[in-house]
Formats: sequence, structure tokens, C-alpha cells
Amino acid sequence: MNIIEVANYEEMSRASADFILKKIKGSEKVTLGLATGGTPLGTYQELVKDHKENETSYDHVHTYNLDEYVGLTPDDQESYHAYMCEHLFHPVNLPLEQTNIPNGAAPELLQECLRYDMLIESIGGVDLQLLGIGENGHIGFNEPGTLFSTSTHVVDLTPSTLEANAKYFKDPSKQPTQAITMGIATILKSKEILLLASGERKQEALFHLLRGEVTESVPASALNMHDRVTIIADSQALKLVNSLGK
Ligand SMILES: N[C@@H]1[C@@H](O)[C@H](O)[C@@H](COP(=O)(O)O)O[C@@H]1O
Repeated sequence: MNIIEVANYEEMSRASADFILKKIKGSEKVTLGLATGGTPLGTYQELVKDHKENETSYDHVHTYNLDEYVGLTPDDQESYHAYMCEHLFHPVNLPLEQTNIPNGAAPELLQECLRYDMLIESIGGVDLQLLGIGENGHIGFNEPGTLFSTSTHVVDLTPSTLEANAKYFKDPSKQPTQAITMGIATILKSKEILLLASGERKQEALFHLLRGEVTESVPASALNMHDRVTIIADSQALKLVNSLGK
């Protein structure tokens, strides 16, 4: 695993945007797996800034998001669809027909999971998957205990994940308790993975990922089974690793 330690959130966001831009500029067609949450927001802002300054084209970029809340339609302001349109797709002029996000409002959720998984299978896994990490070590919405062999599935969110993400909902009582997420096996199909972590709240999860055993009780530890993973993390997120792990 390639670990890049940076000073803070802003540096993490710049380094991660540079990493992604190299992929975008280096190929005629590129498939990106994208994440949501607070962590990648700065990265998307940097990509938007670059697009404004350098007119970087996204015409050859196809995207596949990790997850979506069950019950939220794509036009719901609190859906991950809306998040992606607002923070990346619209500002960089990414053709919307080249974007893919699980449909959390699909009438047949199991069928939707199968459709999404086959879509990713059909491209042989994304070229680069961007990941954040949950405080309990989840990736996508794969909660502790998820089998490493899982493909895209519907998940019941744990109390800790609900609590950590409640801040993103104006009315926390409207926060969905289920989500559709790429599975661990789906994520591991990616040709390359970039995981971002910032802040003290992530230090235990990062410690388990980097120094703990590979176990289904820490979903992110599955990344140790992949041979092209880069982690960009700030000093706060690496605090425990640096103090105990050397
Ligand atoms: N499904 C998302 C994850 O993809 C994300 O990594 C996590 C951490 O969020 P944040 O970056 O806001 O800490 O939140 C959610 O659970």
C-alpha cells in the first residue's frame, strides 16, 4: 500500500485531485468510481477549480458511484445523486448519461443491485475507485461483518453510521436507514483504489486498516488484499498509526 501523509484536509484534497487528474488526462477513456460524504468534497472542489482554470474535459470520463440511500429519488436534495450533480457533474460538464449511481428508489431493489453489479462487471471494474472511510471502518456502506465476497446489495445502516451521517440531513427523522452499496467484492474489482481520510475521528479506522488483521469486522481491511491501493491521509487521521504503529 502506498501511503501519502499530508498536513491537513486542504492538502489531502489537492493531492487527491492531482491523482485523479493524472488518470483523466492520461487516457482516452476513463472509468471512475466515486464516493460521497464530507471527505471527497474538497477533492471535487479542486477538480471544479481545475476545470474552470484549465478547461479539462470530462467528455471521456464515465463514473460509477459507490452507493445511494434507499427511498430517496434522484431529485431528492439529500440523495447522493443530488450531491454528485451539485458538487461535480454539473460544474465540470460531465455528460449525465455517462454517470451511474444505484437507484435507491427502484421498485425492485434486488434487481437494481444485480443490474448495477452487472454494469460494473461489464466494464471489468472501474479504472480508479475513490473511497472515504467510516469511523467504524466501513467502505461504501459495507458495515462491519459484511462478507468480503459480497456484490452490490441492500444494507441496514448501523446506529454508528446513522449518527455519523445525521449531520447531512436537515431533518434527521427523514434520514434513510437503508442504502444500496457496491459490495466489497465489487470494490476490489477496481483496477486501482484511492482512499482518503482526514481528521482524528478516522484514526482508529485507519489504524485497523494499516496495522490490524484482515477481518470482515473491519470492512476496509479487505483493501490489504488489493495490490494497487494508495491512501492519502492527514496527520490527524494517522495519529494513532504514527504513535503506536511503527
Ligand atoms: N457512504 C459514505 C461513505 O462512502 C463515506 O466514506 C462515509 C464517511 O463519510 P465522511 O467522509 O463524511 O466522514 O460516509 C458514508 O457512509
